[in-house]
Amino acid sequence: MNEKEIRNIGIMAHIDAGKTTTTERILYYTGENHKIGEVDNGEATMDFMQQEQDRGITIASAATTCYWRDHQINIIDTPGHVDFTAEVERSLRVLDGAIGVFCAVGGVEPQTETVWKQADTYKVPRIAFVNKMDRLGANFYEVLNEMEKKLGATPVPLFIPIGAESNFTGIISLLEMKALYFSSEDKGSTITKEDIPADYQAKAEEYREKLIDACASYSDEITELYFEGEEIPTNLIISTLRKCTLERTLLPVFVGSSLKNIGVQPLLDGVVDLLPAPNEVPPLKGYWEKKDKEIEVIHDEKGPMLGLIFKIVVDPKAGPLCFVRMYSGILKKGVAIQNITKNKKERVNRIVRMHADIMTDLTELKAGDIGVIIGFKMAQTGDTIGTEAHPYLLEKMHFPNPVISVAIEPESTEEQEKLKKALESLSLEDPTFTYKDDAETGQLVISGMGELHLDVLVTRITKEMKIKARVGNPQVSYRESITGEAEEEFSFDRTIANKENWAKLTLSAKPLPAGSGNVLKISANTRDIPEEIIAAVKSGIEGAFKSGIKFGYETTDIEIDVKDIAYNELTSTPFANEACANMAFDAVCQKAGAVLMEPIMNVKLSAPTQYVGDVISSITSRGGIVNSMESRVGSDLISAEVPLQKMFGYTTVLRSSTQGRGTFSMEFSHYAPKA
Ligand SMILES: Nc1nc2c(ncn2[C@@H]2O[C@H](COP(=O)(O)OP(=O)(O)OP(=O)(O)O)[C@@H](O)[C@H]2O)c(=O)[nH]1
Repeated sequence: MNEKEIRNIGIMAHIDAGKTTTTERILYYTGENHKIGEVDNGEATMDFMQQEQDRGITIASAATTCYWRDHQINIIDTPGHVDFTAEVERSLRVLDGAIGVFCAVGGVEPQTETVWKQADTYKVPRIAFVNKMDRLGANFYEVLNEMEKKLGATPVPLFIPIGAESNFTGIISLLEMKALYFSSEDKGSTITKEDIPADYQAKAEEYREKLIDACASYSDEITELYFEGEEIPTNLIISTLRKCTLERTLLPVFVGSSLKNIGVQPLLDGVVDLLPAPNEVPPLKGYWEKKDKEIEVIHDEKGPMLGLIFKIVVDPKAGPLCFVRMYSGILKKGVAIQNITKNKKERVNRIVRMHADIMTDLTELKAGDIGVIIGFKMAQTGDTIGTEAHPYLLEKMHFPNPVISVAIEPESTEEQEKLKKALESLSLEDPTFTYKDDAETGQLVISGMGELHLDVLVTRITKEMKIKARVGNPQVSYRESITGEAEEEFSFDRTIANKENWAKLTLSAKPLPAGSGNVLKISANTRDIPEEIIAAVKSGIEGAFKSGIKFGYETTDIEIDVKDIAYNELTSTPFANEACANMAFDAVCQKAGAVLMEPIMNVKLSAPTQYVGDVISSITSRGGIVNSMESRVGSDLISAEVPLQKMFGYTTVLRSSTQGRGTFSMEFSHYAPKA
């Protein structure tokens, strides 16, 4: 397949907007599926992980391939929940374009805004699909309004709906000026084109005018034809729209109802006509670690082989399935490649293309394409693969802030072994959680980015992998810090096996602004001090950053300056200096006023105006601060900062105080002294 004929696309949507249903219809019409899987009875092909079927939400970013008008479309499924931000960001990086699915009733929800802004950051060209036109309260034009106001986009409909709610019967193509109806007999496969109904003629003309107008601003040719009163050729409108989509100046909008099988095929035409091929997107930024410099990875089949593992799913039979996006060169089956992130060689046993959980074997994968590698043993999500000669990293290690933890206690030693194995394979799939083995209690503590994130992990461990374990209540991951500045001289002296081990250090400590992390400085004169002594001091303090001051939580936002290291040739030892640094750290931090810090979340809430008062009081009663409020049509958007501890179980609270109409999303903001 020529690279011009490949589209790597993602489908972005707020939870429940209909991403899975739309993807299913796409797979159906492209001839890959024999029957349409329905989300509601848990048959959807894309949601192949058991748990996703139980929950009805899409967590895994699986990729699947289908074909439309001689184009290969690789669909990367992007999660819609902010708890999985790292995953959302990674999928945004590997796709070249996206379909934003919007609910015609809910419009632009706060989470859509978050994901949309991330897509802006990655400069992802997009088209939009306004789904669920058949639902009660559907309003296409209101969604257009919100796209403009909330997303700062310039929406240009290519289609408008005929009717709405239960009277939604078809769509009008503004390119062809025809009404399109989708047969209910064959799941919408047969499309009939008819004249525009008389009562829609004026509206269709108005919106065609808007479409031409929008394109004319970016095409002199269209402007000229327009002023000369000439007919504007459809292919000229499409090529102009394509240019504007790639530059992200216009947002082409499609409309329909996936559930009622209306409007999905025109959306597929939109993917082919308007979204970019892999060679049409700007080069990806890479990083050459050895030389500490950024490089650009140019799309080129003849270039050095380079790809990014953007998703791993551990299959019980086949082992880890590594979903890879190739950026340069050709990856061949049977060869050994370099895992650049891990600096290890690995073998490519098989390359396959996935259609959800059905595989077809390939002999190679070229720049621009997406496939699955089987055979890698130590690869993790986010790893770059390539050659030793060109060790470019496509993703620097991402250090998430796991703000919430849960203890899992296996019921037996046998279960403990199983649990450890399970956590290992889960961390291949999702490197954004951490786990710690607590030798004293026999518990394993896993930490993640939110309640839902942990919930998903725990369900996979206990239900899918069937490991018998007791699961504790989720706990907030605290940190320790200091409130003031202090300086302390500390000495250490111990005789072990007749040898004196002595050290004397002066440390100062000061608090740093929220979000700075820990900083270690050495301003002491170290000219005459051996390297190993300095290294021991550093390791003592770095260890102390991890083990905390009073309560054993990791520290944050502390600057330690080693102001003096006393040295005696006979008695100074690395052991003494490491121990001294560790104790001096505790002493100076205690003196500087140690505090327990808790994670504060950025919370975005949306609720209909009549409930806003209740929502605000539910936030302030949780110790939250409301930062801003914005009135939107029908609902208000509230931005607040709230301690995570107080947000446990908030979903239920919000639901009951807004009669199910309020939604919220949250992300880690910073650590602050615990109230
Ligand atoms: N009335 C109506 N319902 C729809 C339409 N499309 C999807 N739905 C329903 O909306 C619900 C959510 O649809 P999904 O396709 O699972 O939505 P999603 O965006 O994939 O949701 P997550 O996987 O949770 O992110 C299901 O009950 C669907 O049957 C539509 O066009 N009209």
